[in-house]
Amino acid sequence: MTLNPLPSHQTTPHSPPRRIPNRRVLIVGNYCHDVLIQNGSIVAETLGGAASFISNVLDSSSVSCDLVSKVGHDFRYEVTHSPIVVPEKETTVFEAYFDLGIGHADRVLKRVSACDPILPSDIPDSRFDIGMAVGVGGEILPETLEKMVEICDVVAVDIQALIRVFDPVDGSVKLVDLKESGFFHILHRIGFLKASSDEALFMDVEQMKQLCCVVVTNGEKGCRIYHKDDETMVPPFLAKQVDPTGAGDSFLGGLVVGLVEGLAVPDAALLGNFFGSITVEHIGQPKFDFMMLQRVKDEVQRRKKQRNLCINIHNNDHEEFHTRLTPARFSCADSPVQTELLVNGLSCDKDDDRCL
Ligand SMILES: Nc1ncnc2c1ncn2[C@@H]1O[C@H](COP(=O)(O)OP(=O)(O)OP(=O)(O)O)[C@@H](O)[C@H]1O
Ligand SMILES: O[C@H]1[C@H](O)[C@@H](O)[C@H](O)[C@@H](O)[C@H]1O
Repeated sequence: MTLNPLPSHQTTPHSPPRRIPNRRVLIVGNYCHDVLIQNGSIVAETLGGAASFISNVLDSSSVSCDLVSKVGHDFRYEVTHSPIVVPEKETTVFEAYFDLGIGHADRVLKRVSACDPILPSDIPDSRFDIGMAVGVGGEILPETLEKMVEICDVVAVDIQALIRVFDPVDGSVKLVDLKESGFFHILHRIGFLKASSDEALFMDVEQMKQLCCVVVTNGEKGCRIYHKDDETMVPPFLAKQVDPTGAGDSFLGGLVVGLVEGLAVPDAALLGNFFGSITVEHIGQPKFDFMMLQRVKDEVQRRKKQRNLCINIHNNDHEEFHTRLTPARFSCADSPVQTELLVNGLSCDKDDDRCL
């Protein structure tokens, strides 16, 4: 197990990568049913779970991955990576309320049903280049994460998998401090810890950045990377937000695509921002435009070549990559047409069959 946050060919978030062969990714986290509610009515029902958004990004980017997820007998979506079906249980369900307006949260989440946890024995014994611990409903146990750090060269963790607790009466999601999560003793063995800016309040970034590479996402403002004494702001892409659900998941998917491709961490995080920004423009899983994906692949290859040859590249210079990716961002043909704008940033495309 490597203690370095980065694959062994990279030594700091800013150092140039060497060419590496195809990498294999392991995604661990349950699929769920998402129910979006506004003004007391169900606006949309969609496939959810960080694992679903992440595998969508990886599959679209031709990055091979294995996925371990549990669902119940009632799971109702067709997915590329088959989950383990637990016949006596129901699928995890989250209700997202967009109008409760508590604090500055964009939505209030309730876990109203929970499928089984993922056990170490559910995870294959083979080795993986990158593991992703991306639970949503408390399905990742400390022993599950321990197995992941044993079998993966690098593990990227979404903090939501570790710090969520659920009200026993109505399932409301609350967060606990990372130190009290029961996972703290394993965290010196992970490579990346991703948190939204709200979740980052539940950890000591100064302490965590000494243990691993910490990435804090901040919606339309992009993200920040903290590692040892380095701190980098990674700029966002413009987006017309329809539904924020899954932005953080797609971000993590894009980050891992970048790492697998051998990009430096700030460039990989820029890919994360790219996929996050597309996701907020859709209800549920975004369908990525083929031409857009091809342009992204071309720009990634160009960036790698440039880095390998050290042409026009300074340590912190991901602006050029941002500039070149921006036109790809807007070649996306299937951006939803805004036909009905609802309050608090949730809007629905009438042609989208996921909208009710
Ligand atoms: N309105 C937006 N405009 C542009 N980019 C966005 C917007 N919202 C999110 N993003 C992109 O997606 C990334 C992740 O978003 P965010 O910080 O909201 O994560 P999150 O709160 O974990 O998301 P969620 O829990 O909804 O999946 C951001 O860092 C940014 O790059
Ligand atoms: O589908 C969503 C998504 O995966 C979010 O990241 C998570 O916060 C929610 O719990 C889940 O319902």
